[in-house]
Parts: sequence; C-alpha cells; structure tokens
Amino acid sequence: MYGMSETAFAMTNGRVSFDGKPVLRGIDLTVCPGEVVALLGANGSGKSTLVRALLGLTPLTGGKTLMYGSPPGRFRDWWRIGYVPQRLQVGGGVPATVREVVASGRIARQSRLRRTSAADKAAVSSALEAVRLADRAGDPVQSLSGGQQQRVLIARALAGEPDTYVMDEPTAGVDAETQQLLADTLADLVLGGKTVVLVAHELGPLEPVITRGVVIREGRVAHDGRPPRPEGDCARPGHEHQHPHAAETTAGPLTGWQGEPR
Ligand SMILES: Nc1ncnc2c1ncn2[C@@H]1O[C@H](COP(=O)(O)OP(=O)(O)OP(=O)(O)O)[C@@H](O)[C@H]1O
Repeated sequence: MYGMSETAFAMTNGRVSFDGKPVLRGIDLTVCPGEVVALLGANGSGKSTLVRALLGLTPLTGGKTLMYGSPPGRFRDWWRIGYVPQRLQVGGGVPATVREVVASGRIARQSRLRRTSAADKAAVSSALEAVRLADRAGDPVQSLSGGQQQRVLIARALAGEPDTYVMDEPTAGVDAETQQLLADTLADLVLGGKTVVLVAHELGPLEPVITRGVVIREGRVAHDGRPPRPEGDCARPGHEHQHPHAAETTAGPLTGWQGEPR
C-alpha cells in the first residue's frame, strides 16, 4: 500500500477547455507506482491534452490534479518525472549534439552550484547505450532520422533516472526496430519498478509490458482496465478505428518544458 505522496498522478474531475471548447470533460485518473498505463483513443480525443494536464503543462479549467501528492504548481521533484514529448524541437537554430540533448535530461538532478559529475556522465553514456546511439553522440541531432530523434528523446528521459516516465506517442512514425527497442527498454524499466504513462495509437510490440489501458473518447474515460486487445475491440460494437498519427502541427518543447505554454 502506497501513501498519497507515492501516487504518481491523481486527477479528479479534470477539465480543460480551449477557447470555450471542452477537450477534457471530467477525467478521474490515478496512476500508482509500477503501473504501465497506455492512454489510447482516436485522433483528437484528448490524450495529449491529458498528458500535458497531468504534468501541469496545460492548466486545468476545472477539477484538480496531483503529482506525487502536490499540485503541479507546487511540485518541486521534477527529477522524478521523465517526459518524452511527441517531437524533438531544437529551438533558435542552435545546433545541439545528441550527447548535449541527452545530457539536458540531467538538469533536474543538478544543483546550480555543482558542475557535471561523474554520475551525470555515466547516466548519459548508459542512456546512449540503451538506445544504441553511442556512436552518434557527437553528431548534430538534426542530422538524425525521425526514429533516431525519438530515441534521443527517450535517452534524455532515461538519463534523468526518473521514477515515472510520461511518453507522448513514443512509437508514432518510428521504424519497427525503434519500436522494438522501446519495448525492450520499457520491459527493463518495468523490471526496475518504474511507472510509465504513455500515449499510443497502437500498442504493437509494447503490448506485453502494458498493465492497464485507459481509452479516452471525446475527453472522457471510456474504458479503464485491461488493455483492450485489437481483435476483441474490432469485434465489439461501437469500436472506433484508430488511424496512424497525422502530421503534427505543434511540436513538443525540448527544453524548459515544465513551463512551456502551448
Ligand atoms: N492549445 C490548444 N488550443 C486549442 N485547441 C487545442 C489545443 N491543444 C489541443 N487542442 C484541441 O483539443 C483536441 C484534443 O487534442 P489532443 O491533442 O489532446 O488529442 P489527442 O487525442 O492527443 O489527438 P492525437 O492522437 O491527434 O494527438 C483537439 O480538437 C485539438 O485540436
């Protein structure tokens, strides 16, 4: 039994509206340590908004949400969360190497006074190894393929050695090899007792590691429990087909994401 402060996320009647248009319409969602939760649902159902609201990146217009027992505005233990946004965004035309982006995952663990430690360097190297990009560490991230950039984002989260991973469509638009690599990485994290919340259109190779499926439909929780199996789903009346992800018009922030408006 975990205390309230050990519950990774607890949203009660969470509501978000954009320009008066309701997108989340009263979400109740509690994520406990060690759970591997897939947020599923059709395009536009509100999955990304839910993820961003759980992290406090999008403010609720109603209800409340807690991260390890604190409202996002008062949450201080950002090192506990590893966020993998939908897309890599390197701002300002400043070239960054793969290693620099991955190393930025250590920032929440570093004090302002302390320079990069041996532990930081070791965590960055091991994250690069885990996603098999050690040989590309010195290359500009812009020179990598989409799938490789996704791996960089995953490595950045791994480098921070958080308790909880929040991944927004980590498998969207990536090659089969990267999908399998992510599945293997997740399996290791799960063995290590980590908590994972991820958005997915199709679980694919991730399916074996998912412990719970939460289906969002029109801003509400339509299913919460065993991950729905594709065959069973299709046989069920009212099944909504999920289509591959459309091109994103907005990219996830790379740095400073904790306060990034959208
Ligand atoms: N910042 C915003 N301003 C206005 N509308 C928004 C904003 N963010 C999301 N929306 C709208 O909210 C709805 C839900 O979007 P959201 O991205 O959460 O859905 P999703 O389930 O993640 O979809 P997808 O699978 O396409 O990523 C959509 O209609 C979208 O256009």
